[in-house]
Amino acid sequence: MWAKELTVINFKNYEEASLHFLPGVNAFTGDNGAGKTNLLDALHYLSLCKSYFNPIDVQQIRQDADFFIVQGVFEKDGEDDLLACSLKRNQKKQFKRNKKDYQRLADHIGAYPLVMISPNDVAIIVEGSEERRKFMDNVISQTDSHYLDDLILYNKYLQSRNSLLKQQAQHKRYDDELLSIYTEQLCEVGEKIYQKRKAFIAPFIEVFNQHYHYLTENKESVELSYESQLVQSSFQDLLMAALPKDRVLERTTVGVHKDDLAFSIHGMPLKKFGSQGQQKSFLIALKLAQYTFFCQEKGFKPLLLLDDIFDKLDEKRMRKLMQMVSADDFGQIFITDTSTERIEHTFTEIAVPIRIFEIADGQIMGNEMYGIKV
Ligand SMILES: Nc1ncnc2c1ncn2[C@@H]1O[C@H](COP(=O)(O)OP(=O)(O)OP(=O)(O)O)[C@@H](O)[C@H]1O
Repeated sequence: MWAKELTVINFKNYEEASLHFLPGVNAFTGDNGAGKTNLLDALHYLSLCKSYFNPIDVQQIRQDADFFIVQGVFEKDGEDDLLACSLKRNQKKQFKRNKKDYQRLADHIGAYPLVMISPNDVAIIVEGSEERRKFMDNVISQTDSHYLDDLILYNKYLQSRNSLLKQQAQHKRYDDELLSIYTEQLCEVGEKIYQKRKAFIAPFIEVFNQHYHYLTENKESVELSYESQLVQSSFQDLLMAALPKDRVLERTTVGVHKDDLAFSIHGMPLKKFGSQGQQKSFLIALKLAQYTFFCQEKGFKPLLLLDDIFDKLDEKRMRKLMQMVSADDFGQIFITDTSTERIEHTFTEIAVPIRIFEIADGQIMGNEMYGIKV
């Protein structure tokens, strides 16, 4: 699967632009704020029906315009598919595949998968557990459509249970029957989510370790582990034991909504003890593990989007990474960088053909092929 063409109209800082890609490596270069990342985000829209960076769709419409259109031709299983996402102000977002609406937008998720590696991902390390759960959920739900339904259901039951706990505490009246119905519903779907996360994480950690050690030449020891209260007891037992506390705090204090991923380097928390370059290497290995996981589950290669990847990586790690992603295990790749020369130099050195699109102020100034030694 690969993206052949992309057209953006009134999307962020683009009035109108059309690009034709290589099935291999493509790069967007230009100054800060030129619009390089915006093109990656347009591809993200076509894959996941939303922005990677900003959850508010209307803010992607170019200032002073009334709508945006992002359209792309993707080759999959030997066929060309036309994907189009558009939004008019004050209207619902539209998403079409081969000019037809989806019955459920969720049916599109995972059909044209991509993996984005961006500086924003540092939130996965430095922010709270919600970011890490979001990462894990995003990976699993792109390969298991029922998982997303389970998550939606879990959140609904959790909210109902929390509202009931609040109401009961305020009125000092306890309807144990209703609470036990909510608890049972939550339990059933929570256990399912836990089992899926547990089954996913073991092979994922193995692949993550391989990528990290390749990138850093085995110089550092890192650890990734899954933490869940459900490891020790069944969800039902946990909820029963926590009920007095839940009544006092007026919310559900145990469950898979408390799960986390723990990251460490040389036995210490990565957030506090990892350098910026080590954190970046960790994130890259995490995302490459996601990439490998998608390949294994889907039987084809997703797109790989590398935003500002060279920042904070030393020369050695950078070259290793480029060699790795240009090899046969990877498919189509998009890279952004402020320096055309750096990209040109790197890919000429490893003799990998690349198409570089030079960008300035939301316009494509030119595109050239490089990386072929003469
Ligand atoms: N809705 C919008 N309307 C107009 N311009 C927008 C809109 N949303 C974002 N922009 C502009 O897009 C530009 C940022 O583009 P982008 O993030 O793609 O830059 P970049 O080339 O990746 O830069 P950097 O090298 O700094 O990462 C900014 O100038 C921003 O003002």
